[in-house]
Amino acid sequence: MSEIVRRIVRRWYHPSLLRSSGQYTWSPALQLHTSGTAMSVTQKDFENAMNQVKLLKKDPGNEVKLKLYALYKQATEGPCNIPKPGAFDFVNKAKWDAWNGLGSLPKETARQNYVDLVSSLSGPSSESSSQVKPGADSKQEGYENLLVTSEDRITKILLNRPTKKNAITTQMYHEIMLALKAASQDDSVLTVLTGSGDYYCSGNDLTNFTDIPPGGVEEKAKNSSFLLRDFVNCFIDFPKPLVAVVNGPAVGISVTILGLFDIVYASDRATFHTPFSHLGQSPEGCSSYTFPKIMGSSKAAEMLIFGKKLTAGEACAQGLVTQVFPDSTFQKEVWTRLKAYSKLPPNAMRISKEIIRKNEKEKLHAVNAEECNVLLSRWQSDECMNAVVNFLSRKAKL
Ligand SMILES: CCCC/C=C/CC(=O)SCCNC(=O)CCNC(=O)[C@H](O)C(C)(C)COP(=O)(O)OP(=O)(O)OC[C@H]1O[C@@H](n2cnc3c(N)ncnc32)[C@H](O)[C@@H]1OP(=O)(O)O
Repeated sequence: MSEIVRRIVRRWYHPSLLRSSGQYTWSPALQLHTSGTAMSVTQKDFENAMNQVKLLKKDPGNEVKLKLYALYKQATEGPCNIPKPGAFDFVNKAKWDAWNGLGSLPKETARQNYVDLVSSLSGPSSESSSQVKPGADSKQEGYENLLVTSEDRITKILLNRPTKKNAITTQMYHEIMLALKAASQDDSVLTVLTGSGDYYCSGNDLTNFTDIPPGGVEEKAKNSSFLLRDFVNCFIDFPKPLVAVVNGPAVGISVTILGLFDIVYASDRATFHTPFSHLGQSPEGCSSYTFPKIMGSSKAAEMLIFGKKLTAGEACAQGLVTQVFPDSTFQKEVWTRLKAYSKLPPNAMRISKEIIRKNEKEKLHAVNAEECNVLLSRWQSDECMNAVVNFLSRKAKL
């Protein structure tokens, strides 16, 4: 089966296709202009951000330029409304993909994300810093698919791969672990995980399964099992209040670890989906223990065995989500609330978290180890391989 995966990957990711996509020039089309139509309170910030883009000293790179382009189009025109360019029109296809990848993301959220992204690029020492409001985000460097910023004593870890619905690559697992470690030691008092674009996260990147090492599928499964165990341990042991700001649909591991967060705020556009049986897999993120505890065993079984997708309202009624907000005011309401919470005495919050979680920690570590062990054999099963091949060959989506 691994040979099939290899063949698919060789065909789809042939280097000539990647190379021929060329460089995206820092062209006027990407130097955003100020004819946007958005009219909300953030219009001024949006315009400031557009000006800041022009003042950037350093070319931010193709990936960031595509994100800026997509967010700008979404903020000013709404969802992608132009025909898909031909496969060999690489630059326009990349721009179309980036814009289309934002799906039905509301204009207001796109505007907010655009402002956040530009603010993170500007940094305090850039020429445009005079336009950055005091206390604006300070970006932490070194992450490829995360934007990690700190402001108002809150560290925000933004999954920043919107064109792939924030699917988590192997590298991102490592980056998230690093970001959590840094957040546990910085001077912030709250840590937030959220997503960029229209999705919160589409779970494990299924192409992770195609990167088969010399030791074959078995070695791959072992490596993944260790990685998963370490990743989930970081959430179990995280010492500060941890908040999920679920801005859109959430799938797989991004749902299961929610049971390890202290607060989960969700947009009413969010959905919660754990299609493990469909994928020939089994629950992780300690959900085999936390979900029955949170929602009762029969509701947990409907999600974890039968893959029932919950709406935000249902997830809230079942205790997985703390509160649901209308998407149009989601960011504003949530961040206002979190900024107020961040002013509470940090030691008291930390100690309260510790006492709430303390008695569960040992159990959670044991559950995590067991889930990873079960997955070790699931990932080598034909059921799982078939599901991955079907997704990669575009035969099946959730
Ligand atoms: C090592 C630790 C392992 C831990 C294990 C965890 C288990 C899980 O997390 S299980 C969950 C795995 N996730 C999925 O099965 C989701 C698969 N994706 C989909 O079914 C669909 O993409 C979607 C329902 C999430 C969205 O559909 P929509 O039509 O809106 O958008 P698309 O055109 O499909 O997606 C855009 C783009 O993004 C790529 N993509 C999305 N999700 C994933 C993913 N999980 N892995 C890899 N790639 C993903 C999708 O292929 C598209 O890419 P292209 O534009 O290049 O075609």
